[in-house]
Amino acid sequence: MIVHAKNLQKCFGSVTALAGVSVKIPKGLTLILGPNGGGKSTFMKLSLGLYKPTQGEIKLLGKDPWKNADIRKNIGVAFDPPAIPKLITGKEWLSFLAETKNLNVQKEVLKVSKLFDIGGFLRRRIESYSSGMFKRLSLAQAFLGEPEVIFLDEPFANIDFESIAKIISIIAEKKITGTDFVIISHIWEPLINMADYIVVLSAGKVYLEGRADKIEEDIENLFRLPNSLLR
Ligand SMILES: Nc1ncnc2c1ncn2[C@@H]1O[C@H](COP(=O)(O)OP(=O)(O)OP(=O)(O)O)[C@@H](O)[C@H]1O
Repeated sequence: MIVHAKNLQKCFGSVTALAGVSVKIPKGLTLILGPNGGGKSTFMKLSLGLYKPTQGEIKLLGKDPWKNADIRKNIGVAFDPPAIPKLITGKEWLSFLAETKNLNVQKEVLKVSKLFDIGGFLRRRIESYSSGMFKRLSLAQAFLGEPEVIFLDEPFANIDFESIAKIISIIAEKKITGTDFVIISHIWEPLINMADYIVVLSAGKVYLEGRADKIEEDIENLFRLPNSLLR
């Protein structure tokens, strides 16, 4: 089990972001879908131990992530919007993260920069990056050190079609070699065939969840763009 939440609640002042979520995210690739403000990013941050639940329980790889920050060493994360300082270079940022994870810095930074084809601008200050370059750097950080589980929040935001195809193939390749993924994405179609499990969060509750092969049709009915918008 990657994440196990029991009656998970999270409030920010008077705003209830999660209103009692119970869900078991199995190994494999899980998609988290749902409307804006549904609680997806909050759920991801609770899973990673970056927020403390207001009530209820959450476990990441069997441990309370709030009390066991160490488990994050085995986890890769890309936030959306990317949470990255802008006045340093991409190389400095990736090297810093690799150091905090006790990795072989040079080797691992080179590996992810090749994987995401970002070597050409890694020595530039991040503030000079286009939004697509910035996003690719943030995705690269999640793959540093080949973590056991990778969480991606909106991996295709600000990404052109060619790079979307490349990112999908990277995810597919890593999935085959045993990496587990938890992916939040409004652009879900390209990932649906790779998904093992799907959770739909809406208004802070689980609206629908299940094995992808069982609920794929429901997902298509829920989220496919209406024909009137495509004309
Ligand atoms: N740090 C915060 N402080 C206050 N309110 C927050 C905070 N983070 C999230 N919220 C609120 O919690 C609710 C859920 O937000 P969240 O970002 O988890 O939704 P989401 O499903 O990821 O949305 P989107 O698809 O728009 O990214 C929203 O009403 C949001 O305004």
